[in-house]
Amino acid sequence: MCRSEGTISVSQFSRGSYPATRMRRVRRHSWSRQLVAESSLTASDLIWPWFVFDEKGRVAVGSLPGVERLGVDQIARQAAAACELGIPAIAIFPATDPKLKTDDAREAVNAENLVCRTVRAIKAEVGDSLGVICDVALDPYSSHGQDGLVRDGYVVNDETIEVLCQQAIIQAEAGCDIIAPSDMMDGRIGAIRAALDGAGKIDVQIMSYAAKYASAFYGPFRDAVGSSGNLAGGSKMTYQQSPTQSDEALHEVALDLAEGADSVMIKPGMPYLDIVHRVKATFAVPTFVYQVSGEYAMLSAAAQNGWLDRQQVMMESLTAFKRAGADGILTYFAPEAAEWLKS
Ligand SMILES: NCc1[nH]cc(CCC(=O)O)c1CC(=O)O
Ligand SMILES: [Mg+2]
Repeated sequence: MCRSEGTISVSQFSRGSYPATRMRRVRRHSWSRQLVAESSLTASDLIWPWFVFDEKGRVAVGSLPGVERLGVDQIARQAAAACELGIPAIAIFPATDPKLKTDDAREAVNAENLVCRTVRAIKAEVGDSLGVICDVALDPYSSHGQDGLVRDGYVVNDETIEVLCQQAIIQAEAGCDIIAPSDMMDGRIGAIRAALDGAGKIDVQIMSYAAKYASAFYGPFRDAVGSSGNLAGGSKMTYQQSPTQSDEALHEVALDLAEGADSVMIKPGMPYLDIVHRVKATFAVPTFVYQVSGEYAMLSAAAQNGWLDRQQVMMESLTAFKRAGADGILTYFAPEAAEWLKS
């Protein structure tokens, strides 16, 4: 405490109560903020979701500004772009021709379906430079838009799993590196692991959508794959988790890891950061998060209105996932964020 002569001024008097610790010191300059940064985002944290359709060219997805459905002729170029951006993996979602959608979703197990052809086209272009992730679930192929087979109005578990196993095998045989079951049937990870191993695909990974919530944030995705009309207001609450649940997510993850999942996913992202954090803290396994279509749509729409700064909310939201504990992020912002990180 330094003393000085003269009358006591307000500033001298109050000096002793100034903070000894000034949190603002390290925030003052950019170099210092960078030095103390606990989380960082790089292009290698990103997974880029693609929508494919069985035509030529590209078509914009109305509810996902900046996102396009890709024709088969666009795949090679897009794969090269992903490599160029330093994005390690992409995830494929098909907008199946409505004529091919049936009650039993049989197109899901057609080895010549759009997804399998896309995987082959990617692998022919870039080989193992780019990881390819394929969703396992029946909703892009079913006339009812549900992820599983429907019997008497109920999505049946075990019968669905048999189809999912076939779907996983044809995708792996097409060259898929990571099978990502997003269907939320009980026991499907163990069954798919056994099916893959039985088909000699012992090195194909499983990224389980382990904690997937019944969310209204999936709306634009269902437009993009063309399943919203099929679902016709139907709900997925009998298999996806209720937003009220937190401990239950840990139970789901524990089961999927015990059944052989290599990594787990939490979905959606921003409204479920608490789940990302709990899962990573509890299990310490590769943990991914899906910033889903509705999250992208709302940030994009606000930016289009001039209400939010697009680049800043993009980077802030992605950094928040890293801070919560995610090892990687599936996001429609992937190419834009990777581009931004380069500059
Ligand atoms: N199995 C379907 C599936 N896989 C990924 C998404 C949503 C992704 C997004 O909203 O971006 C969904 C939608 C759903 O469960 O209805
Ligand atoms: Mg489960």
